[in-house]
Amino acid sequence: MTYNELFEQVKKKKSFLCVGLDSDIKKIPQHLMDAEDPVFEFNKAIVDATADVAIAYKPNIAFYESRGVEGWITLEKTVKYIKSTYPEIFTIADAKRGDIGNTSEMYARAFLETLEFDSITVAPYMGEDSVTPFLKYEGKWVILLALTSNKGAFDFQFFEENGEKLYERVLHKSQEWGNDRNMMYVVGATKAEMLSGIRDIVPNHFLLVPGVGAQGGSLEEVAKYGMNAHCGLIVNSSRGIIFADKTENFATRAREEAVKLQQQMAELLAARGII
Ligand SMILES: O=c1ccn([C@@H]2O[C@H](COP(=O)(O)O)[C@@H](O)[C@H]2O)c(=O)[nH]1
Repeated sequence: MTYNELFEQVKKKKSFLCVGLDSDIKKIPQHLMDAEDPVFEFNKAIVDATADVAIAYKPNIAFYESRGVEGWITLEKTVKYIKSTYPEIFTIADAKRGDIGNTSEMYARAFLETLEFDSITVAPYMGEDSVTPFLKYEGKWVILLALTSNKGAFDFQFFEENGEKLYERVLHKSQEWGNDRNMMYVVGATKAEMLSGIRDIVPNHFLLVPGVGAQGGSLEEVAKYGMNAHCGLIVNSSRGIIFADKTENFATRAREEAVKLQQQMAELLAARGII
């Protein structure tokens, strides 16, 4: 998917919402548990209920690979369903991979070729040769971890040398490998106030912003500090949407939560003159 296709979707749906498919089998509504593949039925219902207000879906791979072969089958069916039913929607494999070059090549093949995701989250810690194999796929995206939403982000990411923090170094250095047409960055909504400094370094890149919803990040603050003229944001909420209700009403309630966020997003996009 291209940058322009992504931006067109933002304008058409008046949304920059990503729904996170962190589909923990232990939290799936009981009535689905008799199905052959309960997690797939759950994902399908969530996707059908939210596809008109979401521009992206982000299955977090941990919730699938933890279930072994069955989980991988669910994951494959889910991404195939999204791509065949809603081909305009951006898919993110939240896998946080990265290894020595030949191993990264295999991770890239697994998620971008075999599973046909549009993008994958990648950890930058092992440097250039661990990241560039993911950039060899035309039309696909690397989403590099920059400043994460969790408390542990303070352990390393704020380490400073010569006036540059580690996450700033990631932003600067990685621009030698990719550009705003094939690379995005993860920045946690819980650290929204850092977004204006981040925009000074990467004014045009899309940012994937998790941490709104269950982690308490503020959508208004994310937009205030992080939105650019092309929106430049993909804001994720997982548990706050998909587990809003664990009864037979789960898809309707998921939709309500997604629409709430989309309506706030539409106001923020309008205030910025983007729509
Ligand atoms: O810094 C990061 C990077 C990734 N994530 C992932 O996003 C979702 C957030 O889920 P919620 O339920 O909306 O909190 C989840 O898959 C994380 O692994 C993140 O939260 N922060």
